[in-house]
Amino acid sequence: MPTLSEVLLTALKDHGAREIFGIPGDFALPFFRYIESTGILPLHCLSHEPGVGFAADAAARIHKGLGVACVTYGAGAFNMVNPVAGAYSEKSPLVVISGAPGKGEKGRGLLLHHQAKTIESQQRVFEEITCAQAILDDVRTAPREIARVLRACLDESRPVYIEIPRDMVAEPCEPVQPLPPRRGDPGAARAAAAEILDRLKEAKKPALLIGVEVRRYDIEEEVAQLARRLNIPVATTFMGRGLLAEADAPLVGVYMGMAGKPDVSEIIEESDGLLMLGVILSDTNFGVSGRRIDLRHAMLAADGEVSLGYHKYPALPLADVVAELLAQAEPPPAAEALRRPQRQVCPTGLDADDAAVGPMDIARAVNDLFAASGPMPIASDMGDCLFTAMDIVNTALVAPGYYATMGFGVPAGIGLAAATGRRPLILVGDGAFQMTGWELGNCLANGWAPVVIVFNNASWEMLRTFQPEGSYNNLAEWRFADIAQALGGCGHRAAARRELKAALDAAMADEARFHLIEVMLERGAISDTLSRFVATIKGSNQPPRE
Ligand SMILES: Cc1ncc(Cc2csc(CCOP(=O)(O)OP(=O)(O)O)c2C)c(N)n1
Ligand SMILES: [Mg+2]
Repeated sequence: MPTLSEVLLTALKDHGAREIFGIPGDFALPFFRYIESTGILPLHCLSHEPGVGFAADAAARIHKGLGVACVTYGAGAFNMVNPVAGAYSEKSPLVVISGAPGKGEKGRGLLLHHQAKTIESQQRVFEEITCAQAILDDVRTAPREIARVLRACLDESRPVYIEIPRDMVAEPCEPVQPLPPRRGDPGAARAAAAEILDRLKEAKKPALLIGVEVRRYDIEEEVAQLARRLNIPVATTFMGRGLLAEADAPLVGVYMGMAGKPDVSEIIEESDGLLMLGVILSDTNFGVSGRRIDLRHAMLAADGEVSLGYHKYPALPLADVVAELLAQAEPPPAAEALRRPQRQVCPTGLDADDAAVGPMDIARAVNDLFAASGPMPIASDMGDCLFTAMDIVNTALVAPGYYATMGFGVPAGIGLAAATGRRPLILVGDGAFQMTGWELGNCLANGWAPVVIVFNNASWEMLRTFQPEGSYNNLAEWRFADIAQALGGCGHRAAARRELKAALDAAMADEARFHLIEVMLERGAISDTLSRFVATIKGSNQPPRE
């Protein structure tokens, strides 16, 4: 009979996990030994648990399946609370596995190292940022508990928490019987789809807005097909940027309200029949709306339900709704075949001259690079690098667009490299690099070779745009290019556009190691999108006029 460890590892793989990111500790060493000795899933150890969480989250997003982060009890797991909270907010199916004290250790009357208030404190903290939890302290219930929690992770596309006491790892245990995916009531799906289609037919200016759940539930192609069938323009939310990148769909661009392209905002905000699929109603997706979108008239299928006006269809998975819409939607009359709306035109043609580099030059240089050698998957951190990415051609992108944590970029790029075997492009500010950029030191030993662009404005520039007077937004001049070699990569410093082009060419010519391109930016030089975003937020945060 297999051990509990083998049963858990096999179940993770059977539910779609492809690798594990982790850092061991004495409460987790016995389980790590099984990870390595069984080889059921490859193990990638990183240097700091926030990086483990971000890398596993990014792997989940690009796999459209489970990401796995394995850590020790206490100091390890608590170190990972922020990345797991971000995965919860952004609906990423991340499995957190934590080692734990053995059953016999709890009752000895001693306070255990790594414990906080009580031995159960960690479980309580993770209950707040996961959708399901299991403590594997009984092999009679462990298979059912593992099946329940992994099914919840996939159905809800949210993190889950599994704790495995260190004296349980070798216990004989029955294999896990996976549970079937959650399905909605077919009658309810039919009724909801019919009502949505009726409303779209009555609308003069119907439009489709899609969000991250379309990727999380792997229905991009179905949604592209639906957009073509409905013959209506489709935009993505800020968080949904990159969706339909390779699909044939009437995609008009990213909706960002007054911070985005006016023609896209008009299509969404003027619509009298807005259908939102898989959209998170967050401030970063809608906080900059020029006009409040009248949600009473909008239709929303997300978070396992459909809401229209004042009524809801509960327990209706998004995939079921889209399938039913496709089943009922008639193709448009040929004459009405939608003139494919102009896709967003991204800037190209960098002047490789001695002029100082600005954020828009970085977008231009990357677009030129992708045009010449094909798109790369992008991991972006929070900061103006993410707003700059809005002017980079549509490609697979993982970024904390809603939860907005710093530190995501470099570890997420490592997660993409490990999960896909492809070379990612990482966009990161100097402030965020100071948090988790060191994880690049793990690249050479693992054969990862990301191209990293550090937006070095020696500043927490996003904060300065909101509060120029704060001197604490001035950062010291770290010489990131010089650090690269010590970490096993190659560093370039680019102040002029000519140097940026040369650095990108050199990076693309060498796939043996990571290349870090430190772009020296003037303080105050920000992307077009960030400047619109700040102007909008400042405008909307003005105290109401008396
Ligand atoms: C973990 C965490 N702690 C603080 C903050 C708050 C913040 C949001 S943006 C920002 C400055 C980012 O500086 P960086 O140099 O990376 O990028 P740029 O603005 O383009 O210069 C901070 C400190 C967040 N979001 N996450
Ligand atoms: Mg900065």
